[in-house]
Amino acid sequence: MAERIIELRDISKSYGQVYALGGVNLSVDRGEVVGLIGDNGAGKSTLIKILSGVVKPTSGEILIRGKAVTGWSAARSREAGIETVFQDRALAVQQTIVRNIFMGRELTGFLGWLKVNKEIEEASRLMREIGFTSKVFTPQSIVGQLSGGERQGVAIARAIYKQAELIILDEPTTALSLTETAKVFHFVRQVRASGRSILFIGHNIHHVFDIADRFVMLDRGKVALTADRSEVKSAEDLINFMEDVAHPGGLAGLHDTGDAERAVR
Ligand SMILES: Nc1ncnc2c1ncn2[C@@H]1O[C@H](COP(=O)(O)OP(=O)(O)OP(=O)(O)O)[C@@H](O)[C@H]1O
Repeated sequence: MAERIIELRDISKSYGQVYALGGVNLSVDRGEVVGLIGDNGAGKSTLIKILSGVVKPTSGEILIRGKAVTGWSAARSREAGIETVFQDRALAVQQTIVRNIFMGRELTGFLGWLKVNKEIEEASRLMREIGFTSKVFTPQSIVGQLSGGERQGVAIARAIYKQAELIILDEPTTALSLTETAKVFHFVRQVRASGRSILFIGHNIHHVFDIADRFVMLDRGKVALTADRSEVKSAEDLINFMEDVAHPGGLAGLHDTGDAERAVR
């Protein structure tokens, strides 16, 4: 059985009167791509913030590799090998790929000299590891010249350099073309093949369906569905389920009870 990298048990988070999450259970195993889906306001961002330790849950338990953790924080999350690649990717576009990968954690030697060649070598290795092979770009290329998908690759390579075991990708394919999305999927598959795990958050259910091994759907702060890839036939199944959860009974149901009439008033 695959090692359980992280497990959230009965996690709740409230902001004053607002319940962002209520009793969420979520786990990610080694080498697994978990797709996290849900409508606006479902609680996805709150869950990411809890996983990355920047927001503390109001209640619930966090287990890392089977052991309950106390004093969960951003530092603990990093120690546990959890890295988040945010939607804006937080890359310095006027800098080179290598500078972006090592930013804040430069390889230095005696008297603090930067080990430039060593960094270039290591950046090449990381890029190869995630399948970022290019005849055009080298570690010394400027990030601003890269496409959207390739920039995701740089952010993923940086996460791996930081020893990530679980990489959280927050909307990695939003606003990307089909070709660029395919590049991101290629990186994700390489990361999975290396035995690391991915939590893939996406608004586009088709994208999540294509890449995830398991799906977790949030609805108004609760897990509405958790299903293996083999249990879901198509992205449409997921979309239909999501619509049913949001509007139980659909419009037909509303008509039956006369609610539709009241709703339009
Ligand atoms: N800092 C905060 N203070 C008060 N309420 C918050 C805060 N952060 C989130 N919420 C509320 O918690 C609920 C869940 O929000 P969250 O941002 O986690 O959802 P989401 O699924 O990420 O949505 P989106 O896809 O729109 O980003 C929402 O009702 C939101 O208004």
